[in-house]
Amino acid sequence: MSNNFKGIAASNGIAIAKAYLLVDPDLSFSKTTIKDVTAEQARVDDALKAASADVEIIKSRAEKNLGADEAQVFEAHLMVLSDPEMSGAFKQKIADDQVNAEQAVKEVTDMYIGMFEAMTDNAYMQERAADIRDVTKRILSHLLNVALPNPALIDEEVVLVSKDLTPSDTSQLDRQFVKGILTDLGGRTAHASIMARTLEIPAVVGSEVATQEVAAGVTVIVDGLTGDVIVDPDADTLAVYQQKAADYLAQRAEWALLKDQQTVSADGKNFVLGANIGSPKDMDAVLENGSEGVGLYRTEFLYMESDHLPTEDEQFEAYKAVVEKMAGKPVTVRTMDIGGDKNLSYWKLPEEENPFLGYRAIRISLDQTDIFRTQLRALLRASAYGNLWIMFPMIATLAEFRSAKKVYSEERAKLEKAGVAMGDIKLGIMIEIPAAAVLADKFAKEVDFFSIGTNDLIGYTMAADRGNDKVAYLYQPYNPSILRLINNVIAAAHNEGKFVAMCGEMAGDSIAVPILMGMGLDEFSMSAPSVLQTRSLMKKLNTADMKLLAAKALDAETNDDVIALVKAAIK
Ligand SMILES: C=C(OP(=O)(O)O)C(=O)O
Ligand SMILES: [Mg+2]
Repeated sequence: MSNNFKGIAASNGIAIAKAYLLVDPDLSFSKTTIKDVTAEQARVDDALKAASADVEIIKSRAEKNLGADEAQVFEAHLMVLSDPEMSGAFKQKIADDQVNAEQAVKEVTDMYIGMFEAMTDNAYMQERAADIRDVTKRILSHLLNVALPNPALIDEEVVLVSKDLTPSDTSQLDRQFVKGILTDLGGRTAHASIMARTLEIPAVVGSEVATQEVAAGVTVIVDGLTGDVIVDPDADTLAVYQQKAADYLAQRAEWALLKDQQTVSADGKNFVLGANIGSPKDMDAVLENGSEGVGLYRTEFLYMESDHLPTEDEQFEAYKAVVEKMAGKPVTVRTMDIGGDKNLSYWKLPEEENPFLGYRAIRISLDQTDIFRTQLRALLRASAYGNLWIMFPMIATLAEFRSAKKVYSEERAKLEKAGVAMGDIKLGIMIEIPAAAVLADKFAKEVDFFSIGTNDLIGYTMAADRGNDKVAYLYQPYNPSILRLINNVIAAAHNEGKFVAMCGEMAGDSIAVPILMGMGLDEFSMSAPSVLQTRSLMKKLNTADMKLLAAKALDAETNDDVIALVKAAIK
């Protein structure tokens, strides 16, 4: 009996493959008293050996897929596993307390983790604590004889099924094998969903039941266009979806013909279509999809994919690679937006009740100015190699922008004095906090440009967590309240002759795009695979008609009313 269900369509396309369950296994055990100390100690040796063998495989896959730098963390895991002090402590514990190996491993590793985590101002020790935590799970899985899944161990085509995916899980996925993603939790604008779109992996998130309904190894269809999930399909259903998958690919091939064209409306008005990236690795997709700029480079992924705070030179190389690849087209780099759902394994931020309303993004940068200055210097140096713009995330007040600009100007002056070559940099802000959207007229006098971050702007305006499927109904991009804020921002920018972009997911949304054209948005920046579809849509639309549509939408009452207006206008 197949159990079909629906979730939130989060990344276009159709995947048909066997399910790979990425769920944390039960690693619980009881403490027992043992008699044969030597036999118990031998179990520890076996588990350590088996765990090392796993990590070797994960490390070599990571090297192949992600590069040597990102595989370094596994080198650290191997060092923990072969550390004689650690294995000696396990064995000593077994002998001293006559306890089972599981108990000894748990107690000893808890002790180390606690000790390292207590050194809150030592990033290196925080990293070691994270390494030991990971490695402990693997040792226990071998002692308890349960499989510990890891995305890097996947070596056949699968649909990945999990409760939730963190951005760092998603960044490890290999497109060659992971054909689809299916989760219990999450929303369309959660970072894992955004990354799935960038990787062009069809995804359905927030299904609530995926990990209960789908057994490992069973064939599953993930329809990322509609949110439908079909478990163990019969031959007829399979044939229907194989056809749908082929139709979708044919549609993409048609859009691909627009790759080298400009983005022009039916009445000849030009717009810029940019792409959002998280790493220089995403640049191939940016170029393949004919993007006219990078509208958002989320630099926090550079910090998240490293096992240490990236140095100035490491950052410089990454930024330089991106601006060079764009060959003079604009690249808007956002300074790091750590916090919320984006965490660093090696630098534990304080536990907070509301991390999305807490210590994150520019708030951290203005507090830990050394880290901020390092990033700004790397950006300033990279600006000599192309057309680089900088923007600050999560700006709520003018004072924050002024402080950030002051730090930037100080670093610029120092480099100038040292004779370092730099380009002309435009300095802007993300508009993703309602306070800044409302006060856009004042900000517009001081910034060079705005980029509207609708993912957060919608969340903060509706007081609905963008990653929580339980409140997904409140996540309403076309609610007239949101449209009015956006219109206010665009009008305020244009009043001061400033450029205004949008880099939230709404910029690539086919219902929103006609309205945004009507409001006069200058740049639309989105996941690279959405660029050509959006160009195709915009070519068919007339800006004068879209102006009228935008006026009606701004005067509408509900999200659904706006959807109906757009559908009637563009048919
Ligand atoms: C683009 C945005 O930033 P992020 O998705 O990285 O929070 C946004 O909030 O819309
Ligand atoms: Mg944001």
